[in-house]
Amino acid sequence: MDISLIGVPIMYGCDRQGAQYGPDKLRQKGIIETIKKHENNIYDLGNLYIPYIPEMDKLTFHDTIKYLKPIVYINTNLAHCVYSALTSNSFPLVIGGDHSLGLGSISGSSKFHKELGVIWIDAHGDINTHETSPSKNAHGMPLGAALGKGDSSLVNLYFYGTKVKPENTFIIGARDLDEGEIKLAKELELNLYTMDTIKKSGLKSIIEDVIDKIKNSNIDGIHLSFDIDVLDKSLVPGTGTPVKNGFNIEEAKMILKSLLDTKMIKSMDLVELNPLLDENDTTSNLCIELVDFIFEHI
Ligand SMILES: NC(=[NH2+])NCCC[C@H](N)C(=O)O
Ligand SMILES: [Mn+2]
Ligand SMILES: [Mn+2]
Repeated sequence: MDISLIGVPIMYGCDRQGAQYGPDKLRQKGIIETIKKHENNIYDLGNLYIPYIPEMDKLTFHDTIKYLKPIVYINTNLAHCVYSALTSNSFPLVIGGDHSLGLGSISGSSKFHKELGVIWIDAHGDINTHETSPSKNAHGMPLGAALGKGDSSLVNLYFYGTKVKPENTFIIGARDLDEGEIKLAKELELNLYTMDTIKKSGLKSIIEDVIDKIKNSNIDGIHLSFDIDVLDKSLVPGTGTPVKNGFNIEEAKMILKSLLDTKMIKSMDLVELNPLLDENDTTSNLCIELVDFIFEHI
């Protein structure tokens, strides 16, 4: 398989230093060699250009979303990179960087597929709008924007209108949702599998349910967005918004393998590694372990 590696060294969406070092850290840790090992052709497209904005200018007049302008600019570029890779029959692997990049990835893959599915594996929902967000950080908004909710410069990024239908959107592992997110998830009838539901029904039956729904839909391609904070707080010191009661590594691998086995996953993000917060490279090593597993099963 051909893989296009796209680095997005962005931290504007989380407003915290360190996430911008994620892509190069993963390269240092051997992400290229790890992917090659599984007989793939990898094209490292390098890192997207991130304009420098002084901290004091994170809000411009009338803005309520921090660093909105560079976020729109970067995500538009990313959308086109993802779209171009897909048109060349290459699998885009987007490495972050904070999760605001999810909007660019989804926009590019949405333009490519007739009916896109999105699987969002995350401790968070990331479906806030500028109105519901407690932090005004854009990494809490990408999936909401892709669903057509929020600021119009995010909603209409890359092309006008909604990028994914609610019935084709699956959130797995959420356990830290804001009030407005819970409300929106209900209103849109999203396929939301919180940690509570997963604990009650069992992970296996939840995954079966997701795959069933996908098989009975018109989805012709899926973007899988993996936020490493879906893993338990104790496993990922190197991430900005860790949450307890998360998945262990075996559970994460089980989810990934089942989803990859459908052969419907056509692009992926791996986000929210913050090397400055990491302890002895635990988190970056874990990312490499997951990448190794993913490309063994893809
Ligand atoms: N991609 C993430 N880690 N998102 C964390 C979002 C946290 C919180 N819900 C917010 O909107 O600010
Ligand atoms: Mn996230
Ligand atoms: Mn998260």
